[in-house]
Amino acid sequence: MSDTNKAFELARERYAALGVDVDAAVERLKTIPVSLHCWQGDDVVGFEGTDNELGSGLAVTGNYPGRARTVDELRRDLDVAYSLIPGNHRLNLHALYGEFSSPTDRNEIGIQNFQGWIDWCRDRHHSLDFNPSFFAHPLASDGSTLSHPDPAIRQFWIDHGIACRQIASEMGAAQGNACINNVWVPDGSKDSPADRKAPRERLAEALDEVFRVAFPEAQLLDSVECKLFGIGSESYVVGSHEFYLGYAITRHKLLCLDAGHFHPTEVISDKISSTLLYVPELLLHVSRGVRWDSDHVVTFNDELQAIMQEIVRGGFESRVHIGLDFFDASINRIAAWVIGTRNTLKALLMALLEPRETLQDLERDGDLTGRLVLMEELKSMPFGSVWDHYCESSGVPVGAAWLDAIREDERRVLARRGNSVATASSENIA
Ligand SMILES: C[C@H](O)[C@H](O)[C@@H](O)C(=O)CO
Ligand SMILES: [Mn+2]
Repeated sequence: MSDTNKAFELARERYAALGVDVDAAVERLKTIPVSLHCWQGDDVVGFEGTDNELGSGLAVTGNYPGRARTVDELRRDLDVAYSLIPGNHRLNLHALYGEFSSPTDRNEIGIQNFQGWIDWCRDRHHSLDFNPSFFAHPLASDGSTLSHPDPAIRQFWIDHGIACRQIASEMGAAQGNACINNVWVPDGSKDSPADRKAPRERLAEALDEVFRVAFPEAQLLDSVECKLFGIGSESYVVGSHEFYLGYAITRHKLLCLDAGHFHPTEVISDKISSTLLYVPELLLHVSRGVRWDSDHVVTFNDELQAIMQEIVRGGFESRVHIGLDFFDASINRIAAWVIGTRNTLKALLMALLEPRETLQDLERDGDLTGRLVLMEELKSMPFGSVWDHYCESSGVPVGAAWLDAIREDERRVLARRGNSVATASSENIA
């Protein structure tokens, strides 16, 4: 018996003594996909072949060699990442990652630009999620899109939103499960606006236009994402939390909670059980703000654990969709995906290994001492042995051994791509 197996058997006994069925927890973990965000692989550049600056408050910092410059490079890098992550996971595409043989503006995109992704995902058993891209475009350069005072600019972005829903619904039909299409717009202002009301009225109206056509929920789920502030929208964001909470409730949309989009002391883990009283489902953008919405790689920190505990303790696994949202160009980009995804799954496993009923019984009985003792003891239970066993039995490296594969890949492939900066380069211009 391997050391991993021996440790697992001991862990299984320890958990069984607490009434936890380790095998059932692992089986549940296998059914929960994480949606990997394509934009970590190339610093949110995409394949439109323009020189448009990212802008809109989004910033990727770092100059690590090996940025994916073509769709083939990005797919290859994703393959490497998925091969180091246990389980079968989704892919979250932004609209600017389509394949364009000729200049195609955002309001003109169609399923033909994403058929290559659909085929690639079908071959690998990944399902797709999608996002309209309301940034990195001349018509977004003044910080306004769907709430723009100019009706022509607003219409351009409405048409982009409509095109994206059509694409997402076709993705959902092709893959046999709903594609989540998440709307985030950067609209806001650097300084205090004189009118906070009109842009919000325009945004609500424009969103209603975008969502006018109904698609089967089995194919498409619409979600909306708020933000507290961004670079250049420090004083006012049109799509605030209150705006989208109200919008999602009244229009029966999914609410997207991004861990970096709230006050630094505010946590999304505490929002899950409240918002799910009123919205049908949630999309999470699991991220890590450091002082601000800095989109750092997700680490195994208290908030990540709390998010996963809330999903499991509430029995919300089928109503909460887990996506990632970070971009770091200061480290190996494939490693960034693997670190963030493995941590997310590890935290989910830890939550699934809790004796949930015992904890909730203690609380209901008023035994708060017992609750605290058990919660603290759980922190040093051997969940790492269960995780290692899950990795081994899934055919992915155990522990930090996956870094060997990353180093070898970097030596063989990424280093040969040369130094890349976190901006568009001439090599990715079609
Ligand atoms: C690429 C963006 O980060 C993403 O679309 C959005 O979800 C966001 O979080 C903007 O801050
Ligand atoms: Mn986000």
